[in-house]
Amino acid sequence: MSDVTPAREHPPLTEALRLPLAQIEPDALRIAVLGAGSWGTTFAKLLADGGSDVVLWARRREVAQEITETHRNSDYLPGINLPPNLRAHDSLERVLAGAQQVYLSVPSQSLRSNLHSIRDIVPPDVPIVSLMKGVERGTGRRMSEVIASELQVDPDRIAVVSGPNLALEIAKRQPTAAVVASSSRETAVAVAAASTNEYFASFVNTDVIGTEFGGVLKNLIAVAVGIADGVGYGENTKASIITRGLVELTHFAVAYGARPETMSGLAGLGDLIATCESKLSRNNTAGRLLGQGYAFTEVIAQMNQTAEGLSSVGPILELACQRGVHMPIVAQVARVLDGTLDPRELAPHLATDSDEPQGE
Ligand SMILES: NC(=O)c1ccc[n+]([C@@H]2O[C@H](COP(=O)([O-])OP(=O)(O)OC[C@H]3O[C@@H](n4cnc5c(N)ncnc54)[C@H](O)[C@@H]3O)[C@@H](O)[C@H]2O)c1
Ligand SMILES: O=P(O)(O)OC[C@H](O)CO
Repeated sequence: MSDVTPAREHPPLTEALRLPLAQIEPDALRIAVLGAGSWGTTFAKLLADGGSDVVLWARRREVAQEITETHRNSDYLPGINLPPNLRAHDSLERVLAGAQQVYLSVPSQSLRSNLHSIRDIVPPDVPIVSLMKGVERGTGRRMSEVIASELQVDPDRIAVVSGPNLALEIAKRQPTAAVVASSSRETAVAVAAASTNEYFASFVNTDVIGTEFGGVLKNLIAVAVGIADGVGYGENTKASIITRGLVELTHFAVAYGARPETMSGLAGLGDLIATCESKLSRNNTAGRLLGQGYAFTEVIAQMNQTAEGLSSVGPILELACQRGVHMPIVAQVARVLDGTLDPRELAPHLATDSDEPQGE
């Protein structure tokens, strides 16, 4: 069966959630994915398409039922058929029991409270994988840092996945690559092996800081590009913002210990291109609405999915200030968000306060 079909009527959902014995290989890896939004569901699908036995946690029972019984998640992946070896449940205990790898894909600002709920039921010694691309407001912590502190696990058990990964394209099996980073190469390899299939390739590295910050910072540049697009500026403006944005995110990440080459890889440049160019990107879309003149509160009201960049602007600027990193594009995004800069004024030529020409 194709992965994409037109919307159809769902059969009536039964009250009791069944977990049918799907076509699962006896030696398949048992994986838990927490968060049944567009990325959690897509990642669960690609893991299942790679042969693993995947159980997805959905907050809402009706979403779990729909996934298990009709192999659809119509709220987040309309038209996409999910494989039979992907099931869902709204009980964290049921989802985590026996899991050999655990993947997390909830909005970044909710991660800590979700970790509180699973602290005592996460299986010991299994890899914990962040699929998220945000930093925590208030602490400025990366998601892997929040996981390490809340679950009290060795950082060698933690991995992060990042790259040019627009969910809907991957759900349609369009060929894509990502990078899995962990301080332990063994953990990265184990996660990458599970996260590779015929249409999705996972590379590995040990630069957790660069891989995570790449995913966070490209969102902010995508908001800036969206603003330029919404205003009506063309390709020169957007290419200038993307290129200067890459400089900005590289300076920031390197100041925090990232390797520069990570920022020109899949988790840096790769994701920057995908997010800044695609209308599927929620960050890009949020920026476009701002550029069209909508106020921040109106943009939030229109977004029904997570645009992490909007929450990350503040903490990233605070972190930049602490290390003396100049982030003119991100600073302009912050000013558009708080209404103190007209979107038409956002431009790469505002990248410096100096009247003197600067080195590129
Ligand atoms: N969608 C993509 O293309 C994509 C790709 C790569 C990474 N990511 C990252 O994945 C993470 C999740 O994004 P998404 O695209 O799945 O978002 P989404 O908005 O599509 O889904 C978010 C999910 O989290 C649930 N949720 C909301 N508040 C919650 C809470 N307090 N506790 C638990 N669950 C809650 C929602 O019900 C929903 O199931 C983000 O950090 C995002 O940057 C997304
Ligand atoms: O839709 P966005 O803007 O959250 O971007 C999705 C992915 O991070 C692209 O890699």
